[in-house]
Amino acid sequence: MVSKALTIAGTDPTGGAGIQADLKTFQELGVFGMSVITSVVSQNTLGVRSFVDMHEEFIESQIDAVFEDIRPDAVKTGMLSNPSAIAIVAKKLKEYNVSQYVLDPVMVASSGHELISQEARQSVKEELLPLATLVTPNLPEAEALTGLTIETIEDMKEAGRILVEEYGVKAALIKGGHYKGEADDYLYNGTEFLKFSAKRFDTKHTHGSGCTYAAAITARLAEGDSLNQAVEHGKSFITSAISNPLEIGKGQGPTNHWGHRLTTK
Ligand SMILES: Nc1ncnc2c1ncn2[C@@H]1O[C@H](COP(=O)(O)OP(=O)(O)O)[C@@H](O)[C@H]1O
Ligand SMILES: Cc1ncc(COP(=O)(O)O)c(N)n1
Repeated sequence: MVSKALTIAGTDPTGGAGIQADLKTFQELGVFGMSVITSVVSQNTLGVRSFVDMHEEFIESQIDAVFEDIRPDAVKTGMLSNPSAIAIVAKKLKEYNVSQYVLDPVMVASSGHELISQEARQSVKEELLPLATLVTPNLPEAEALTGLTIETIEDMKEAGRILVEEYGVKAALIKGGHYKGEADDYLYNGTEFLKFSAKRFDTKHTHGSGCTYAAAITARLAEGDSLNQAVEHGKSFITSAISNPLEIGKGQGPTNHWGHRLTTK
């Protein structure tokens, strides 16, 4: 029986980030992908132009349409721009007893454009963190969620600890893409810190890297991996996607969702 994964997120018409990146990643990892759209975003590799949020009732209707027909084995959320979208997603995750849930707390696109309102940041903390199996903030997102200023590896670990022990998420993966030095990420699972390392590649092709990474972890959780295994697989997928650039787009290009085929050949 094929495993199924659902992404609840915003769109990217150029296919590098958001829903499109998530579905490509699910497909590459052999998992049946499903999607609920929260916001339609006009963006490309040069930046975000504007976006239109789906009404909360329509987000609810899409989630019901999925769950009343095909139950996903794991769920990922990405762009949720406002408190009402967050509230309806939280309500539905509880109603459908979702136990494998990866929360990518998308806040600002790599181009610098805000994808979430200030009020919604508080809702992410209060309503979504307690439901999630894993939260995957980059450094600015970890700072926004915890109030810390993150300058050292110890600060990254402290952010993970706060997210788990004070805000109630089961595990936190603090991503080091925005850190100096190597691209090392730190997972705190409530008992130990695990480091997932990669060499930093000198590339501008990282548009959608956070989405792709979280989607790969979600796909592996849907397949029955433990959390540690899922993150290990996800890290290897995103590293291959960054290290085999496609050289498309006039700005910060997309990661390569076929990259793992080249790396594992
Ligand atoms: N230049 C790079 N070389 C290798 N890995 C990278 C690079 N930039 C980001 N990564 C990795 O890609 C993943 C996404 O990271 P990050 O950039 O922090 O997230 P986001 O896309 O949400 O801002 C992380 O595993 C990070 O370590
Ligand atoms: C719809 C949507 N969701 C998320 C991102 C963030 O992308 P990145 O992973 O590059 O920060 C994006 N640009 N668009």
